Parts: sequence; C-alpha cells; structure tokens
Amino acid sequence: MDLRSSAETDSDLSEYHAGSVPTELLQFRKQEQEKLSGVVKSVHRKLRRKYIEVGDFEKIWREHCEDEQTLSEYAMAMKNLADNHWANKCEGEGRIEWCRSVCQEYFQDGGMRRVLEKDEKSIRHAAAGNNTSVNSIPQSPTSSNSSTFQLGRIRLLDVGSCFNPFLKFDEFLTVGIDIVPAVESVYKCDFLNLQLQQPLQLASDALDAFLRQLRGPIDALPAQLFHVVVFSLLLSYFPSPYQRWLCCKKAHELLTLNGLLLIITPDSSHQGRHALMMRSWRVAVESLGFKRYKYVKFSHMHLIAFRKVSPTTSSDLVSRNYPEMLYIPQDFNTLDEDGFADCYEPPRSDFEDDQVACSFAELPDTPYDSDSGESQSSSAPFHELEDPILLQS
Ligand SMILES: C[S@@+](CC[C@H](N)C(=O)[O-])C[C@H]1O[C@@H](n2cnc3c(N)ncnc32)[C@H](O)[C@@H]1O
Repeated sequence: MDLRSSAETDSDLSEYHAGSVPTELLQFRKQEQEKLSGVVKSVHRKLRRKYIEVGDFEKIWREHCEDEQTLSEYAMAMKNLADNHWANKCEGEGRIEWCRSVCQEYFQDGGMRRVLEKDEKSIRHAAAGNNTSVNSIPQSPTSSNSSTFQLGRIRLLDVGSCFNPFLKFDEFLTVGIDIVPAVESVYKCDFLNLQLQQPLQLASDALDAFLRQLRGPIDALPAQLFHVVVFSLLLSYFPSPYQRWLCCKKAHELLTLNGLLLIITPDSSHQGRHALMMRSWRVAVESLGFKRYKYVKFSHMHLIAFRKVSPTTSSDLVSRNYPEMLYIPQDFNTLDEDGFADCYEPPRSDFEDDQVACSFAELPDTPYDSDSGESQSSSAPFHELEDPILLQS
C-alpha cells in the first residue's frame, strides 16, 4: 500500500512560495497528517486494549507480529509522516538531531572524558571523607585510563528504526532494526525476542566489518557491540512496563561500557506534569547499571541520555519492583463502552510518595546539569517540531 501516492509530496509543494500555500492545500495536508497519525495511534491503542482484556502479553505480541497487514500499514504511515509531513518542517532539528548532537558532544567533543574525570573525583572525594587511602581505591571501570576513548565510527543500534533516520550521518555505523522495516536498509528483528550472544573479542575495525556484513532477519547479536542504542518513540509502543524494562536491560547488555542509551518518549503535557514519572524512569533505568547524562523536555516528548557506568546490573531488581517504574500515563487508561476513557493519574505508591520531593529535581526548567557539567534545557537550540497529533496518542 503506497500512502504516499495520495499525499502531496515536498517537491509538489516546492512550487509554492512560503506564505502563499493555498488554504485548501494546507487543509488537505492537515487531514492527511491526521489520517496517518490515526493509523499509528490506533495500533498503539489496539495493543493496549488487548493487553487490558487478555493480559497475556506474549500471546498478544505473537498475534500482533503475525498481523502483516496492520504492521505494514503502520510502517507506511510512519514513513509517510517522516517523509512528507515532518521532514520539511524539521530542517535538521528534532529528536534525531538531538540524538546526533548528544553523541557528538559525548564521543567527539570530550563529554565522556569530562564525566569520567568527574566520577573519579567523586570517588576520591568520598574516599577522603571515609579516611580511605587513595591507593586502596579499586580502579573504577570509569577511571581515566578508559577515558582516552579512541573512536572510529560510532556503532549505533536504532531499535524500532522504521525508516532508518540515522543512516545519512557519516559518523555513525548504523544498524536499524524493526519488526516491520519501512525501508530496505532496516533489518527485520523483534528486539523483545532478540537473543544475546557472548561478546566478540575483536578489534574495533573487525567489529565494524561484522556489522557491515549483517543481514536481516536478525535473531541474535553479540553483547557489548554498540556505543549507542536508540529507543526513539519505541517504549510507548508496548502496553506493559515489563516489556519496556526488558528492552532497557537488553540495551545495557548490547552496549560497551560508557556507551549511551538514548530514550525518547512522547508526552505533550507541560514538563512538570510528569516529573514523578520521569523520576521513576530514572530510578528504574539507573538500577540496570546506567547513570543519567542528559535530560531535555521538548513540547511533545522527553529526551533522555543514559550512559552505561557498570558492566553489571544491580542484584535485587525484581523485589524493588523496578520494571513497574517504567510506566506511562496511557497504562492507566480505563476501558469504557466506546473504547478508552480519559487518562487518570495512577495512585501513588509509598515509594513514589517518598520520591515526590526529589522529583522536582527532575525538571529541566532551569539550565540543568544531570551529570555532564553542562547545562541543557528546553531552551536548547532544538525545537520539537514533530507531529503533535501522533505524539498525543
Ligand atoms: C512510533 S515508531 C518510531 C519510529 C522511529 N524510531 C521514529 O522515531 O520516528 C515505533 C517503531 O517501533 C517498532 N517496534 C515496535 N516493537 C518493536 C520490537 N519489539 N522490535 C523492533 N521494533 C519494534 C515499530 O514497528 C515502529 O516502527
């Protein structure tokens, strides 16, 4: 199905001068965009509805992955939105550009070296407070001997890549995977069921060669292969926090030490409204062996960068209920006769009550330094210019 044929393309529109696009055409494009966003949103809703009704996510997911028609309609709608409705507006800005800039700053402009030095300083400071001899401090995996990070191309795994937005950037050796690729360069792979293998003990150029010869479908990948894992609008696709948790755990295993996990998740509300949820996400993801590096709120999404600071995850994950902490407001929708009623906020647990005060620190309102020693807030030179209709799903 080629939805593009029913829409005006950018080149069709280029005949018009800015400000002189006829109202009917604008109206038509808006309707087209709403239609495409509707296709995407209805898939998310259907999954959530089934999860509430049936409960067995594995069964629902199996059936979902077998529903080729729905999946290909979804993939075409996403690609069409990206090609014809977002691309001309974004002009180098938006979520993909944010990911790119964080990677450049971290890997190429000394960001990683700075945080590693800061980590080491904190360890020494803490040791001095405890009267521990500096010489007896075990070398941390983040100590400065690993900060001289010689990097060729940044190996980037884009999960739920759809239309492979990172492929065009030369600094990345990109592997895009998706349950339904919208373009040929993305490999078919269900990340939830991806098997992890032993890490390859190879030099960097051999690892690059390994990635270049990959072909889909991908069922397994070696651990510790990537410098960056991207979840752009992926986690909210899943109706259960546990699936989001599994994805983050897999990302941890696939990343090299000091690698970055970039999470972008939709939320059109004011940045303070879901501060508690963001706090909860931070606790959950950090428990896996990450530390938050950057956090920005654009008008329709949260953008968070975590760096992998520990080769292992903490031992007591399930009893602290970390998976449940990766909730989104849509998880608490209730079903009514016509479908879904409005969202309500989940009741607070004791743990969340304890965290309320801390949550205000999550706001990126003021120039915010999460870890890097640099500020970044929603006033950063990026404008979120994506599809509010889709992102409000
Ligand atoms: C909302 S789209 C986001 C596309 C793109 N990343 C972006 O930011 O525009 C979510 C994508 O995740 C894909 N996806 C969902 N579950 C997945 C899974 N288990 N493994 C791989 N891809 C998945 C969907 O097929 C879809 O293309």
